[in-house]
Order: sequence, then C-alpha cells, then structure tokens
Amino acid sequence: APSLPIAQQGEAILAQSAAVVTDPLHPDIQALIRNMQATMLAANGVGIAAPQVFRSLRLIIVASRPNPRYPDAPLMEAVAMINPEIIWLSIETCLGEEGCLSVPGRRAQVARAERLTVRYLNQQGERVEAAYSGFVARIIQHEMDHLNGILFVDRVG
Ligand SMILES: O=C(O)C[C@@H](Cc1ccccc1)[C@H](O)SCc1ccccc1
Ligand SMILES: [Zn+2]
Repeated sequence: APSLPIAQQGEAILAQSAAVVTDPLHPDIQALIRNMQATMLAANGVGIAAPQVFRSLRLIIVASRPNPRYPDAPLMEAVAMINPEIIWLSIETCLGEEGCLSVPGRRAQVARAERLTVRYLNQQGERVEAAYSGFVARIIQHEMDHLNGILFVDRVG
C-alpha cells in the first residue's frame, strides 16, 4: 500500500471535525485503513488519524511500540478504530512527551487521562469496547483530538 501525503499544521482539514464513517465495510474505507497503516509505519508513527491524510473521516489507527521516549510502551498489533468514542476517562492524568506527524520538529509535555474506555467499530465492522491505560491511552486521546480538529500544540500552555 502506498504512503500518502501527510497534512501539515496550517492545513484547514486539521482544524475541522471529521465526519462519521457511514459504511465501515466499503472498499474505499478498507483501502484507506491499509494506506493509513503504511503511511504511519513509513513515518515511524505510533498512530495516525484520517484527517492527517486529507480524509475528514472518524477513523484512527493505534499502534504502540517501544520507542526512545516510551521504552516500556507495549508492542501491539495496529488496531483500526472506526467512529471511535471515548465513553470514560479517568480523573487521574499524567504528563508525557508527544509529537505529531503533522507538526514535525515539535515535542511537548501534554497532560492526558491515565486510563480510558473507548467504543468503536473494528475493521470487520464489529462493535468493540476496550479499556486502555498509559501510552496507548495517550495515543488514543491524541488521535481522537485529530478527529475534533485539535493538535497537541493547542493543548500546551
Ligand atoms: O501525529 C500523530 O497522530 C502520530 C503521533 C502519535 C503520538 C501520540 C501520542 C504521543 C506520541 C505520538 C506520532 O506517532 S509522532 C512520532 C512519535 C512516536 C513515538 C513517540 C513520540 C512521537
Ligand atoms: Zn498527531
């Protein structure tokens, strides 16, 4: 699958709220998921949201793996989350360093909820509810922000 161009900070699409995916099993959506995964891997990302590849759709890929900043991050299979909704966020938050494929060269400490529960449709169109914590929860919150037109730099004082 080809690597797609990544929208950079300043592109209008990154500040918009993305649209709900109406047909998760549509071939276009299945192809987009494959292309987003390839794009994320080529860019050494641990996540990516559809608006970042110029598709204003509520679709994210989450793929934590150990990295210099988070050496104990879990190694996980990339998971596609279609129409994700965070249905619970812990009150406890934690600070962690973030970067963004759309804001190259910037790193900042961002406060995020330590734990969350997310409801989404998986690549097979099945409803899933799952709990996450730590770095994976951070990635999900970062990617959900992209679906709502928010960049991590908007959250830094
Ligand atoms: O731009 C994106 O959405 C992908 C980010 C995801 C991310 C979310 C939270 C914390 C860090 C990154 C990219 O993966 S940025 C590259 C990267 C990878 C590992 C650690 C930090 C930054
Ligand atoms: Zn980002």
